Amino acid sequence: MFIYIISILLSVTGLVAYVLYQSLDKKIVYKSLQNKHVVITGGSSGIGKAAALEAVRLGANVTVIGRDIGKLQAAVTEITANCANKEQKVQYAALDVTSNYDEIQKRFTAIEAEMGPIFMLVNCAGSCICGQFDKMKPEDIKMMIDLNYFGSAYPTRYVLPGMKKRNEGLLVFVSSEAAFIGIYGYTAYSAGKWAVRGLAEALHMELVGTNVRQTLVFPPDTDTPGFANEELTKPNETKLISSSGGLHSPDEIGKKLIHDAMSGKTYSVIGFSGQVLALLNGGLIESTSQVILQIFGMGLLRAIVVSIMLSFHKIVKDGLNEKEKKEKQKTN
Ligand SMILES: NC(=O)C1=CN([C@@H]2O[C@H](COP(=O)(O)OP(=O)(O)OC[C@H]3O[C@@H](n4cnc5c(N)ncnc54)[C@H](OP(=O)(O)O)[C@@H]3O)[C@@H](O)[C@H]2O)C=CC1
Ligand SMILES: CCCCCCCCCCCCCCCC(=O)[C@@H](N)CO
Repeated sequence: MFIYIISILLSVTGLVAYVLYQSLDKKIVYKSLQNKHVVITGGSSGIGKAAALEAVRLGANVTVIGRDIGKLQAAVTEITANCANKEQKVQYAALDVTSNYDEIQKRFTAIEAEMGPIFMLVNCAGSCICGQFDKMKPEDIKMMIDLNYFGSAYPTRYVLPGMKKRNEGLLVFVSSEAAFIGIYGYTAYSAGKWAVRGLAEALHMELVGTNVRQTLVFPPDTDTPGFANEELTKPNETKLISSSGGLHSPDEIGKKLIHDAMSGKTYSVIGFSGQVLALLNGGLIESTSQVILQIFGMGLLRAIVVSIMLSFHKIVKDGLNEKEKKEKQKTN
């Protein structure tokens, strides 16, 4: 009897969610990037470059942003070679996205003067400095927010008024699976990616009623130059835990984020672990089927993830034991 009432209640809740979703949160699908201006911060390497390649294959004009001019020039050559037609334009802008707002505004104004109003902004510039929080350099802790948060917040602040006025546009935020789950060694980094997620999810609600949309991307470990670099200083515990999401190709993530954004997805996640983490953590309403899955599946998913998290705790404890053993051997 009790179970019967509960299922009816849940079904009614699901139905209400469905009706609200259909009437309030209109899905916007953009079918083409032909002649559209796509700006990608961090477009000279890794995931950002892969996204830029996919954007030009779909006919977009692309601006890639980064600091190192050599890397930018090489990327522009590679991206240009992938264009779908001869009229497409590809340019770079050397800009540090951690600059103050006046500089961001000035440079983005010039970027738009060159290639037209920005239709899609992919906030992908970012990096990860790993380590136990008590051992991190204070300036690195700050950098994780300056780059990963402000490096996305300021460019977004610049493009939003134009997008709202034209009533079209796509904003993409490259966060991380580390913004779904707190992991040993990702303290300072997670904070930056969590901040990005907070910005994007709140912004999502500010965009209701407009045709501007945002997509939050949650990549697992991805085989990029940035990843190779972070591996050099990554604690062993972090490597073991982080790798449970697998190692993916930048191509896979870059392509998917472009298509997920165009098809109006609020989250862009990879693989089974990404789906599970999104279901458990996701505040945004992705689709009716997702809401129903959340209503009925939360308990089971939570049980699965708690057991996985406890296995992560074991990795940390084993690491501690290992270190103690080494200490003892040294003193003997
Ligand atoms: N690889 C991974 O495992 C994962 C990565 N991510 C996120 O994906 C994004 C891309 O990462 P990935 O492709 O691995 O990184 P890469 O290091 O390969 O590329 C980073 C890009 O960002 C640019 N960049 C870095 N700092 C700045 C800055 N201050 N101003 C302007 N541009 C800058 C770099 O150019 P330059 O150095 O010349 O400035 C480069 O183009 C990051 O936000 C990262 O946190 C998320 C989850 C997993
Ligand atoms: C059934 C499955 C349940 C869920 C399992 C949980 C798996 C957790 C994996 C977390 C991986 C975090 C990757 C962050 C990568 C990143 O951002 C850095 N490489 C920075 O560049």
